[in-house]
Amino acid sequence: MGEGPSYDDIQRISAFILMRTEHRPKLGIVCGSGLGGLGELVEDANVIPYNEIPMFPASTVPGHMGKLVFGILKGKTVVLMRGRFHNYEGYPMWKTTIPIRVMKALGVQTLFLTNAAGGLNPNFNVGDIMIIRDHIDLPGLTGECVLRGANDERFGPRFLATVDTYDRELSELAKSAATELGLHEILREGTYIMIGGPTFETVAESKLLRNFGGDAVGMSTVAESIVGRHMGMRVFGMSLITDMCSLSYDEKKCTTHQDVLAIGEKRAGDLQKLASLIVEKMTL
Ligand SMILES: O=P(O)(O)O[C@H]1O[C@H](CO)[C@@H](O)[C@H]1O
Ligand SMILES: Nc1nc2[nH]cnc2c(=O)[nH]1
Repeated sequence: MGEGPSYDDIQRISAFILMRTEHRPKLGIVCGSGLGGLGELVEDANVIPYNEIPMFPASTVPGHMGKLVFGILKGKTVVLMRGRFHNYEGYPMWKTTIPIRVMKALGVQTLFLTNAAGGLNPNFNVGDIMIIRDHIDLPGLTGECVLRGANDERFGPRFLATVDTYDRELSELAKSAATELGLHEILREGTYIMIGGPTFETVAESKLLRNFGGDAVGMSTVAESIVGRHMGMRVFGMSLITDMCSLSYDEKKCTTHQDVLAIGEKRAGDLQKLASLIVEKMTL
């Protein structure tokens, strides 16, 4: 393979998976760092570990189990990724999104992305949930867009419009679900900015990212959204704010991945309730 998975490879991976499960999902969910607990709510589950799937990368990050879970969530047939791939793990950007391409080949039309992210907007608090209204593809802006390389029109167009990346209708639905659960006070909406990682930001970098217009920062999601839209999927995304980025040298804090996972665990209940209700309300 050159830059980008070949169309035939994706069909082959999909055919392998279709032999391992009778579920035919229309909704794909990606669980962020420490947010995989949603997988426990999936009924009639068929679990396929990534290491059994041909050509699939391996999950190397704690908090990402490395399993595809097929089954029923709130009456909807879903495929859920317990563990995503990141560029900083050493995978080229295109490789991190192989599962999204495979989901489309399986019949998935709606993509529900979650992540753990650092808060850049000073009005945010740890534990808030941010609906992703828009993103900034920092790797893309500097030449590492996930769609770089030969384009196969069977996936999607060479030049992709991205002004409508995040589905407005699904965002509104998420807001009404949050209100119904009494979570509206911790619900935010904003711009997610992707950095390459694995370093967390310096104070100067956080200031820069904030000045760029970012409300939250993380090391994932954007490539998945772009690839989803490239193939015509509806995309919805939400971030759990697991820590606040330091915007001044007086409040310099050292974020660790353990902090990120700990907040994920602490907020898992609300996040799962919200995600479940959104799924229940979705028309697929
Ligand atoms: O984006 P997810 O996968 O939720 O993970 C986030 O948490 C990790 C850092 O703690 C980074 O991988 C960052 O992107
Ligand atoms: N500051 C910061 N916090 C995070 N929490 C999860 N991911 C990130 C990140 O990339 N940066």
